[in-house]
Amino acid sequence: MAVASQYSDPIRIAVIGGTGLGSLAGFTHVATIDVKTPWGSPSAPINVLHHPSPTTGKATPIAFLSRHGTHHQIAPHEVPNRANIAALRSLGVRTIIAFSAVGSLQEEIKPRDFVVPDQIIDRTKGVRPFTFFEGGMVGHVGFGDPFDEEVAKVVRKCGQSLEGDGVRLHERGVVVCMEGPQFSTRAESNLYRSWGGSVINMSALPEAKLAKEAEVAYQMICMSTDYDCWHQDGNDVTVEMVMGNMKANAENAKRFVAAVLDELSKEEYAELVLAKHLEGQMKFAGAVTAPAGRGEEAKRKLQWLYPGYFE
Ligand SMILES: CSC[C@H]1O[C@H](OP(=O)(O)O)[C@H](O)[C@@H]1O
Ligand SMILES: Nc1ncnc2[nH]cnc12
Repeated sequence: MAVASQYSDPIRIAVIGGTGLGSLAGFTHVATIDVKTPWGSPSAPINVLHHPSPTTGKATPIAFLSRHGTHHQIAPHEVPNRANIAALRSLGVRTIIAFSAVGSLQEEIKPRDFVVPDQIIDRTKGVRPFTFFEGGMVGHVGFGDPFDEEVAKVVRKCGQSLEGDGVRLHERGVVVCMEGPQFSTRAESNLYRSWGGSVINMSALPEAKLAKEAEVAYQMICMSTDYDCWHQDGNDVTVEMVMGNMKANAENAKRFVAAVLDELSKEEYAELVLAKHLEGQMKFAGAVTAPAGRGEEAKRKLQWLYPGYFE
């Protein structure tokens, strides 16, 4: 059946799928939207899925975006993060559940375990565009807590309910986000361990920074696929290892994400998914530049992203 190319109601919840999670089964696909933003096109067209709320039965729309593109043709340093986050915000999204395949930096986080991280260490190299505020519009947003603690509580509760049923959960953790696309050296891997890193990936940043600027509550769910290259077992990470573990545990990953969507679709979270606690923060954090000094092009782009903020 052909699906629509537009969706008129605001969509509040999105899933960004990562390596091995290119789609979500068990939902009704109602639209595929090609969004164009002032920062270009997102990684892929955005699929709108309908999910019946477990309490009211009413369909909750979910936006699904594949981070690396429909065919996993976009490398981590090429992901159009600004377009991705801007496109989702423009559809009304205020809560993002982002999925990521990660290497484990700690013995107790075994391959196929899940981690709900609460911190990030930035090891990207400044080659990825990482802010909406530039070119004559200066803005500074707080990033002490890169993830949304209220959304994280819901995610942890869902993970706990699946524990013992194939899911092993680590309720907190520090993600080291490296540049890639090459994996780390052994010296780097050991350094990150000494810094207290729990897991490592190539995609938490600038995704989380841009979500924060876009006033979107953002939480990542990580699935461990390997022990990177620090472990004594000598099995250094390979793409086959990552893909093999993702594939073997895909059902659990999908069940986990579906459980989170079930929960967030409940009436009691209607306020939370609107991220009211973040609404309006950029009006002030992004108003450092006096009107006389504002770049026209930058202002035009930000007016698209935050209608009414910078008139
Ligand atoms: C294919 S291994 C490295 C690749 O896997 C992770 O992707 P994602 O975070 O999108 O699940 C990691 O960040 C790297 O991009
Ligand atoms: N070891 C690793 N390093 C970086 N990103 C990863 N994604 C999955 N495993 C990884």
